Amino acid sequence: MQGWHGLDDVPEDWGRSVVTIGVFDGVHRGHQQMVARAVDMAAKLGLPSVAITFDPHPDEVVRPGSHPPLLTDTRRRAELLMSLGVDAVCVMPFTVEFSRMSPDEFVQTTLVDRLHAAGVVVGENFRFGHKASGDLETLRTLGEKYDFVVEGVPLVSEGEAISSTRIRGRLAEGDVEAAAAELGRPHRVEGVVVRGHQRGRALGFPTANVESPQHTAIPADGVYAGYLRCTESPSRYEGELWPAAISVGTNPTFQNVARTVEAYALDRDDLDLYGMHVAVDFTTRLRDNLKFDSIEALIEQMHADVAEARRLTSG
Ligand SMILES: Cc1cc2nc3c(=O)[nH]c(=O)nc-3n(C[C@H](O)[C@H](O)[C@H](O)COP(=O)(O)O)c2cc1C
Ligand SMILES: Nc1ncnc2c1ncn2[C@@H]1O[C@H](COP(=O)(O)OP(=O)(O)O)[C@@H](O)[C@H]1O
Repeated sequence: MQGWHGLDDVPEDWGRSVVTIGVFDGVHRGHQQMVARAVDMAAKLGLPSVAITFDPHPDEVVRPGSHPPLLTDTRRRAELLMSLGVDAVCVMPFTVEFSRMSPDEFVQTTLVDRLHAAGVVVGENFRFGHKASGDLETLRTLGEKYDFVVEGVPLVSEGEAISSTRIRGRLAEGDVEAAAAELGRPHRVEGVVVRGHQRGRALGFPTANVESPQHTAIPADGVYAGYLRCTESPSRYEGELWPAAISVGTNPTFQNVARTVEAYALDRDDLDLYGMHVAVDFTTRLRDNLKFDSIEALIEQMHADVAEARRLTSG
């Protein structure tokens, strides 16, 4: 398995290959199907498969100021793509210059000259080149010119096509169950554990406050059940997975200002996660995040949340 940052990382002696192209944010079930088609075509042709993805998200470059909340960062996207069986992931730096290439230039410089594409697999609605002027038909025509076959994969549809945009909408509504169904796994928020107001322990529920990178897709404010794991490596917690009760919001009972994502690992009070990289998986929404009249009332509700989270994550 190989991870390349830009075309300069492609080995000099790289032969012919099957290439699939997309932003792949979330690596959702539609993406998974497409990558499976590429891996399948590569196996039939006896060639390696490559997934091309872009960083930053093309929208940020094409429409400056628009930052779609990201379902996955580049590292996680590459990791998920690799897990689907591609032999290499190539992360292309998406620049203004890159965005101005004509469809023919893009195909020639990227697919033909460096990756020697024998086959190219894209979604049916794939657009590429300056001002998104190229589509599947353009790609097919260029395939004839440069000698590669093109497969357009129909979008996986449930009512509407599964898309990163639709999943972002689910998360913004707090519907983490629907997001998980479309992603094929629970949505994950990752980041480093930072200090909070040091109240959690006193309430009986120490929570790991997760500081995620800018533009991370965070589910709507609320209380959720899910899982917390430490993804720091090496660490004394490697391989452990903790069922968790998760709070997203501004802790209205305490008039906090900043929005936090915090997770309490059920039945543990002995963890020391400060400074460590962790991942929080959201499986079920329990309720809205509320302003309680007393700390006692909040604690009572947290006990109920924890009981519910335990029920949902056991077995
Ligand atoms: C399961 C759970 C449910 C929570 N629900 C609420 C809530 O409804 N309202 C609220 O103000 N804070 C809620 N919180 C957040 C707590 O207020 C917060 O964890 C506590 O103040 C500790 O903050 P600290 O980590 O900054 O010390 C909840 C936390 C957990 C773990
Ligand atoms: N069960 C647990 N779940 C999450 N964090 C825990 C747990 N037990 C201990 N911790 C540790 O305690 C810290 C949270 O304690 P807390 O009193 O809420 O302080 P803070 O306000 O800094 O988050 C976490 O960052 C973690 O290092």
